[in-house]
Amino acid sequence: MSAQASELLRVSDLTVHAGDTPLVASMSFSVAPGERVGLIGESGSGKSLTSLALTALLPAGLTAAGSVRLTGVETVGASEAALKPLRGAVAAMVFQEPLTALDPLMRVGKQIAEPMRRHLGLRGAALEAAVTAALAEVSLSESRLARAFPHELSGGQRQRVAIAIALAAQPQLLVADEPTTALDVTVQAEVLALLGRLVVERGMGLLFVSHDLAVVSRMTDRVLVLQHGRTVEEGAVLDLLRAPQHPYTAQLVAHARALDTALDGAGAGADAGNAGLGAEADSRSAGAPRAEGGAQ
Ligand SMILES: Nc1ncnc2c1ncn2[C@@H]1O[C@H](COP(=O)(O)OP(=O)(O)OP(=O)(O)O)[C@@H](O)[C@H]1O
Repeated sequence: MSAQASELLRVSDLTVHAGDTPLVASMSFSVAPGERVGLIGESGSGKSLTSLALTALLPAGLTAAGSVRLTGVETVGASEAALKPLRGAVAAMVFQEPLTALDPLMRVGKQIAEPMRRHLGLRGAALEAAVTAALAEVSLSESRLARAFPHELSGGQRQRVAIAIALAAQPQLLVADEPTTALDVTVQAEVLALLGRLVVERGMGLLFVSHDLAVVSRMTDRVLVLQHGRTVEEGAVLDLLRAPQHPYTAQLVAHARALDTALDGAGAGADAGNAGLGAEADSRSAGAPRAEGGAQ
């Protein structure tokens, strides 16, 4: 087995085009098992297309070239039959808007059960118990919730269900694309704390996509900074915060620090994040409170 096959994700020279127009250019990075990597960049920088390309989920009309290997298996140009066992079971996705991931006409318990049945072969009482456990794991332990339809849940509850569905087949890599952007600030903090905990508990690799440096620095250890479809800087979160090399990264750090200071001034300073923007002085995070309460 090659060295590459033991890696969870290796992206080499990935490009995404719409016709002749390049949207993502020469992206290369890897995620090791259990590693947490961030993709950060402004709107339109290519973050979502990069994440969608990993499991060949690009919208019609866009084409990917280069190489993406998931546990050694190439996904660029792969057949649907080859992709099926990878999607959900090796790499699963959580999107910004939970409603896009949920079937409005299906009870949420059934939606969580489906990947468990398909990928894990669970049936009957074992399946029912696994669904209950999956809901409890995302802090949705009220028994009525398994029988609820998505529209009967709050936004925070829906994103928790989407996370439970993504985790249902025990993926090795979770790709979370702006998973809390659509939620209000308190719920956002709770869902981030939940995601962070689950990733660590399960030893999953994480590719966390966001435009928000404060959030990315809290959730990941290593970050790629994207601008106009290209990686302009890559490095450990702390190094990037302390000494950004690229002007765009410096701008992101300055902006996040300004927000941090404003929040501190307003008495809303947060406690220690895993990296924090005031890394050289202290370990504050930029206003992302770490509270994790009950379901919202
Ligand atoms: N289906 C498509 N056809 C043509 N161009 C597209 C398509 N989808 C996205 N693009 C373009 O590709 C570029 C990258 O888009 P992408 O969605 O990856 O950006 P992003 O960094 O995720 O932005 P955001 O944070 O706003 O989601 C943008 O310029 C976008 O307009």
